[in-house]
Amino acid sequence: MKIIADENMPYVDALFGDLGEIEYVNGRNLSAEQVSDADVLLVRSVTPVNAALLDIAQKLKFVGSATIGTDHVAVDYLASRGIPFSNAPGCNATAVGEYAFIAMLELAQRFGETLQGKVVGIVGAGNTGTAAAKCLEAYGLKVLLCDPVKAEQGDIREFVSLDTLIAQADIISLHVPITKIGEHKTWYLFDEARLNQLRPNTWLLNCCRGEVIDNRALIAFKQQRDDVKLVLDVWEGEPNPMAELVALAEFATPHIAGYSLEGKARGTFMLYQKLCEVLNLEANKSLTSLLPPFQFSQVCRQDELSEGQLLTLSRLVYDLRDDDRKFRGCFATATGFDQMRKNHTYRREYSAITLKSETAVTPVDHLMLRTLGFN
Ligand SMILES: NC(=O)C1=CN([C@@H]2O[C@H](COP(=O)(O)OP(=O)(O)OC[C@H]3O[C@@H](n4cnc5c(N)ncnc54)[C@H](O)[C@@H]3O)[C@@H](O)[C@H]2O)C=CC1
Ligand SMILES: O=C(O)C(=O)[C@H](O)COP(=O)(O)O
Repeated sequence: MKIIADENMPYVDALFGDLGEIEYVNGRNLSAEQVSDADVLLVRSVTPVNAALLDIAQKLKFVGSATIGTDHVAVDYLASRGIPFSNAPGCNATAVGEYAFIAMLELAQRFGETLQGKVVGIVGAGNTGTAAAKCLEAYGLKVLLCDPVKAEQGDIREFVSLDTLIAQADIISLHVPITKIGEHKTWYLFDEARLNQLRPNTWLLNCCRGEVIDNRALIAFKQQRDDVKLVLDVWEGEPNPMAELVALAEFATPHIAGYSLEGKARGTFMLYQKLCEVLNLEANKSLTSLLPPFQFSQVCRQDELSEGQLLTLSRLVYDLRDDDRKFRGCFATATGFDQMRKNHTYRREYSAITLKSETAVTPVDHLMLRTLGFN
């Protein structure tokens, strides 16, 4: 069996090695010729999977995308050919939620503020939005959720309209899929008019898809509104973000909000499980055995935890400043954006750290850290 896999997908050898011969490819430039004799195709978000890529791949038995988003995949086309497809819903939700929370802690420290007392609006209350809300609520912040789709589906959580969210939130974090049609389409959800609604001093974070914000409008807006602070992980026109916008963001990264080792491993593992199901094989590998030990696997403190100390702890699993610095140094070169993504292999999730219970922090902090995801 021939398995074609994106070279940026970790743990493919460990999980798929027994199932067939693996060939690694650059997902962004994948050609129809390269997949013509594939039995299995494993992609990430940068590969458009459509008729042009797959019409001549007549042996294909399975396509998997180790991502949450499916906007790069023509799922109707795959269904019309009877090719089983799976993405990996929720695989990197914790990573995105923690990225957003840690970015907010970083902003607070940079501007000499505290997150305590701030109201955070989450747009899109699915896997990643809920993961972000979990961190924020664990830290005691008030969270407003806007998700008209979930509201219509009968989700029992309390939702507000986008106008209310913008009017009340100090911080807004975007967690929607990119959709171009329908009543709730998200393409340019934040256009010039919507941006002009932002309250003074709003912090706006985008770690879903670049085109949810009109990037040109955002540049023009931000040039007039320095009070608004931006954290941008995703960009219109990836892998070539607009340089003016990078310069205007407080923290800028190359679409890696979901790039924890745990999130990446989960994504590949979910595809492994799905392929085994399709091939009617027993999935006998385990996810936990894939992850390397973490250098700071235990922490103990006895005092009350300040916000600055929480940020210091958070930086053990993810120091956003490093990625921001690297990104600014490389994004403008032809391959800088993708190279940084390819080499991004070091970030962990809070769960990689175990709290030493016998010397625990105060009970309140212990509960907060546990709810944040610490072990
Ligand atoms: N930066 C990164 O590395 C990553 C980015 N993503 C992106 O984030 C997106 C969201 O991921 P998940 O939360 O896991 O997806 P999800 O499907 O679990 O949740 C998305 C939510 O957005 C809601 N929604 C749709 N249209 C909306 C609108 N107009 N207003 C408000 N809510 C709306 C949906 O009802 C759904 O609940 C993915 O589709 C993907 O594009 C996902 C993972 C990593
Ligand atoms: O899961 C998604 O959706 C994402 O946006 C991915 O985390 C992006 O990573 P790649 O698939 O492009 O490596």
